[in-house]
Amino acid sequence: MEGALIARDRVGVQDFVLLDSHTSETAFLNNLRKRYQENLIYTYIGTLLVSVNPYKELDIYTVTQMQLYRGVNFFELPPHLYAIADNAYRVMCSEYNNHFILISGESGAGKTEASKKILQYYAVTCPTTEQLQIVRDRLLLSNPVLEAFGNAKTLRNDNSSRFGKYMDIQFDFKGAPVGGHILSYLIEKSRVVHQNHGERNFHIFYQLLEGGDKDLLCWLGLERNPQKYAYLIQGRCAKVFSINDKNDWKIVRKAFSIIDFTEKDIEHLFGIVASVLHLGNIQFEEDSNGHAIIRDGTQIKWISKLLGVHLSILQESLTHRKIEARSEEVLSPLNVDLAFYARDAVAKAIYGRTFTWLVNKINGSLANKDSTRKTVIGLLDIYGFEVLDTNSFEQFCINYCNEKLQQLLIEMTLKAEQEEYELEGIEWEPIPYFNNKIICDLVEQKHKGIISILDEECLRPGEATDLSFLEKLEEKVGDHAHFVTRKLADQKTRKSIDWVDFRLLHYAGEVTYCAVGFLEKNNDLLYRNLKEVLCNSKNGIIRECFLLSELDNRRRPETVATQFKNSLMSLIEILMSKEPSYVRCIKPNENKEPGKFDDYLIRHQVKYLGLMEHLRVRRAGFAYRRKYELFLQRYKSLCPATWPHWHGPAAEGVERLIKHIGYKPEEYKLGRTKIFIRFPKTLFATEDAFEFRKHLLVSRLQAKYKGCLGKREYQKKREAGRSSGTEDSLLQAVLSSRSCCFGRFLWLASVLAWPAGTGKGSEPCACFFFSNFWISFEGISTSNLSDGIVVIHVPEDNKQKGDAILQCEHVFETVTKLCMLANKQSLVKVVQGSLQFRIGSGKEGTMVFTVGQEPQVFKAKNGQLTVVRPHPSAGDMTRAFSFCLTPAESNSLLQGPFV
Ligand SMILES: Nc1ncnc2c1ncn2[C@@H]1O[C@H](COP(=O)(O)OP(=O)(O)OP(=O)(O)O)[C@@H](O)[C@H]1O
Repeated sequence: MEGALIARDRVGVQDFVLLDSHTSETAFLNNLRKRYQENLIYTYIGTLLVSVNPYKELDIYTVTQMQLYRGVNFFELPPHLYAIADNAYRVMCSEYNNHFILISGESGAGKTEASKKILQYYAVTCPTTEQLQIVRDRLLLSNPVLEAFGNAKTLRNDNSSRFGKYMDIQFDFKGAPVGGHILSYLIEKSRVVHQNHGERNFHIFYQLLEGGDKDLLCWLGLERNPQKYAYLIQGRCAKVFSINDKNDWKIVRKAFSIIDFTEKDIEHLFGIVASVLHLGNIQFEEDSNGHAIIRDGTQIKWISKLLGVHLSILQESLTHRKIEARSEEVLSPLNVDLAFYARDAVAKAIYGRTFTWLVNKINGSLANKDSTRKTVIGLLDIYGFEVLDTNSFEQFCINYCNEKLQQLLIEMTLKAEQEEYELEGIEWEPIPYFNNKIICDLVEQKHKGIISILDEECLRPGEATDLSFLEKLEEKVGDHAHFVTRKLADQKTRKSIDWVDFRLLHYAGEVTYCAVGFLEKNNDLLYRNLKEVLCNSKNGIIRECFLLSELDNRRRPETVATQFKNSLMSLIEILMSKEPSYVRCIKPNENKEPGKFDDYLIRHQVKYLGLMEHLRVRRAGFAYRRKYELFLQRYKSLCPATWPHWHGPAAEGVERLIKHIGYKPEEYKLGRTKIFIRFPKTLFATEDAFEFRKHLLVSRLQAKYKGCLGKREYQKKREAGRSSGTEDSLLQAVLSSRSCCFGRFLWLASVLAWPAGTGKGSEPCACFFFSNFWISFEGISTSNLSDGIVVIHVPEDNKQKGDAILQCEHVFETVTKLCMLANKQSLVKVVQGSLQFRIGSGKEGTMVFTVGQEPQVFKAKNGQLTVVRPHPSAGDMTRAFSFCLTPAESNSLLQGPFV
């Protein structure tokens, strides 16, 4: 937020809670647009992150950026995914509790990319050991495997996840990632046999055909050309340039070996993938009795070989159905339509179950066998609210899932707000908000909800159809305020609803569902004899999948919707027991075009992502809240009574301060540990005053420092016999060769060094480390390097001058603040954020300086810093300055929550 305050005039507000007209959707959109056009894709609503897909590579995901966000106070730096990830991680480490980050948004909004970036952030920034590297690699490589089998090119996204994913990353007590666990939701099996125009089947089919070597394809009985396979040509999708199947195949193959798949597993897995392709090419024709027979035996032979089932039994099971007649089982021949239906049902079933097997297999390799307690951060990358031209059973499930998550978000945000106000002893007026529980109940209530009614129709004896289901709905939930059908609608609405449709009034808006296919998709039936054949398969994966489900089914077959409902319930339970963070992803346009901000499309998403509602809840009480210590630290220079030091309790200091500035009673409330400010304008005014004051103070410090320099120069000249030597000239060289902002940066370091000194015996010391050499600053002897060196890392110069200046400005700001705030607490955050360091006792110490991922170790011996193990990539990247603090000061710093 502090950063946000400074930047507010340049690129809107970095936190929507600071919007003056926080109830205006237009103001919200304007702010989002303004920032997006400057490539600022992230904006907060309190601690929720709104992300707009840039559709282009931005230079904001580098290792340097990761280091920058590492350990920094959430509001110190501009909004970023890394800030969300880091915040969850730090709270988890310090409070030893569990967290989740919920990433939602519509297809193509950037959820999967966001979750991958968070995972990478943890992989790079968390401590790890050689032993744990394998866990890290497995966590990272589980993604390409799941994407190969679970993602596909759709019209909206070239790499669309066709399943919901929740991934727990487990950490040990040191904060190192030691394991993981994945839950998957509702894989879109129907894609295996049918794709809409312009879409593709799951990536793995194309990867295998493009990337698999000749011998493998020959063994699987496959040809390289995807056009030869009926299941791959339904969408008539032209070449997709953003997809490189050959390359992706290599990654997937490599991932298999890291994730511990045996050669047998891989053989069976590809046997299944190939079998699906062969199944799609099976054609049926009618015999003289009107029964289905297989037209050409080639495909079925391959399937029989790859799945390890007897050819004649397989043939029979695809053309017959086992039925019970008077306690006897007889095989009844299928007609051609039913045979095609049975064929597609097998293809969907084996693919769907193999996907579940895959997830379990990955889980086995991610599992941490050690029984010590672990904390977790869960990443939930789940389909957003979906409204298509024709909405079917899948959209119904997806939108129901979003209703549940919206309920969770509102409840948890409200709960958190309420708890905070109660904890702080602040008067709390309950916030009126739309509770979507009524819609969740409509869908999920036992006996009365839509899912129960659907199940009843699926399981009851007699002729149930999609239309009879619709009639049951009208009968049982017809009077519900959020349900309507053509029959129940008024004259005006009736026109837009078909006879086979029903409409739900979701929290995010109306969605009309076509009931056709609901029963079939919910039943997801596979003829019993087909199941039996697969249970006896010699392909280990297939046998495992079908045997297991057979065991399950002996209890009572669960319909797809009920399975989904139950898995959602347990997901919500998992989430409720954790601390939440939210990322809401927005898709800026339908054409995947960088820089294009489609107002209409975005307004719609703002609505159904519940962003205005969330903002309203966050702003219902107070726009801003801060701990007294932090507030005082930042603004104490604005009141003579608190500047430069306030010796009493921080709460009293704040009270004095705001009285002096002239806050009106209606503008704020004082809680037990925090100040609550109602309106953004109050805060902005304070911030403006602070900016003004800061510059005043800096020039004073500058003047004072220049005076000191002059004095020293004079003393030096007097001691003509002694030369200041190489060090001085080096400094001069550096000062003159660097840009002016770098000079300023040096200057600031020395300003900081100055107040830290405690007299002649332990003069302040500043030493600078550039590239591969370090210099000590004039008059300051290296021999008095005492305990407590603070190092501030200047992030990597990315060769763009603008960026370099920004970076230096960041240091400048931090350091200036430090300088003014004698209270060194604020230093902790800054230091911690930029790099890790440790200081030994006395003059013999070790300092670990992190550059990139590898620590570089310096030894201080007799005050001399020596690089013990230079990092190969040190070079120009390594720029830091350090200055000396008294032991007491450094102790107080070290007490902070260092990672
Ligand atoms: N932060 C980002 N930077 C650059 N490009 C991005 C970013 N986020 C998303 N994209 C682009 O948008 C595409 C779609 O993103 P992603 O696959 O994450 O969407 P999604 O929300 O997961 O969609 P779905 O629900 O269909 O899986 C990516 O393939 C990538 O090209």
